[in-house]
Amino acid sequence: MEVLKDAKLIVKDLYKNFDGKDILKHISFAVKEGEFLSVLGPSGCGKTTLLRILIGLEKQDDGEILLDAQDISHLKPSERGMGIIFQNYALFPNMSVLENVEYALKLRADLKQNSRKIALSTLEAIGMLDQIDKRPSQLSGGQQQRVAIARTLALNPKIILLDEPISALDVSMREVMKKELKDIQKKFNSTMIFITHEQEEAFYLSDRIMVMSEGNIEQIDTPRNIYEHPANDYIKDFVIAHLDSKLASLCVCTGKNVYEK
Ligand SMILES: Nc1ncnc2c1ncn2[C@@H]1O[C@H](COP(=O)(O)OP(=O)(O)OP(=O)(O)O)[C@@H](O)[C@H]1O
Repeated sequence: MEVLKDAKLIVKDLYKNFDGKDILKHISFAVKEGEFLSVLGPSGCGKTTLLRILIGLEKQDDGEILLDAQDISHLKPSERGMGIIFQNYALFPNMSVLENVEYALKLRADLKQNSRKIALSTLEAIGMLDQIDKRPSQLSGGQQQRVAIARTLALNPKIILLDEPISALDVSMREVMKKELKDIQKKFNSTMIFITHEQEEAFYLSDRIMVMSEGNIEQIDTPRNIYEHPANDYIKDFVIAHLDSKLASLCVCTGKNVYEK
């Protein structure tokens, strides 16, 4: 397994079997503090299973998950200190923007006293302060996703998992959200794991990309290294061949990441 200094999350030898089929085949990787890692792969390669195991909604059959050097495998989802952002936002329709962000804060003994203050400052940081009294149905898809992001950030999770969070948006809104997501990640210095099947999204956003196929990791590296040194034919066919070459070189060359600072 690669050695990564300052690892926030270490996944060791993770294995999962469903109905006699190997879904995750002993995969190992690490994520650095403040890193944006994309997990890129086609439908069925095991991305969602990996995410569900990390967050604690599914139990692995073998392997370890260390967060801040502590084995969290036995912890419930609520005890893991992770945040998750889904594609469908999962906002409460009958609550205002402010109430949506404040709700989870009020459930946390350590945060409830300052819940209003934290919710407002997080909404301000993501540019939604002028929308706090609106209901989700009065917002665009992109704005709803920003509220969902604010709700997660407000809880100050150790790591944020994003499950295809911008796939449901229309094309122009996706472009906007891609930029915003990158800005938000930098502003909050969050550690993020982003699940996607979109090659360009992964190249645009990531410090590193972990390319998966059939429960294996094919390559894990910076966009630049993957583009310039694809590890095998799978990477060439599934990743490189699907990138617009101009966009790819733009992302690879201008998108400074934690490995190229
Ligand atoms: N609870 C389950 N029971 C049985 N098989 C499952 C279960 N969850 C996932 N699988 C199987 O595991 C494999 C990987 O699924 P997974 O959802 O992790 O892939 P994915 O890469 O996220 O794909 P997608 O992008 O389509 O969600 C698939 O063959 C799927 O049918």
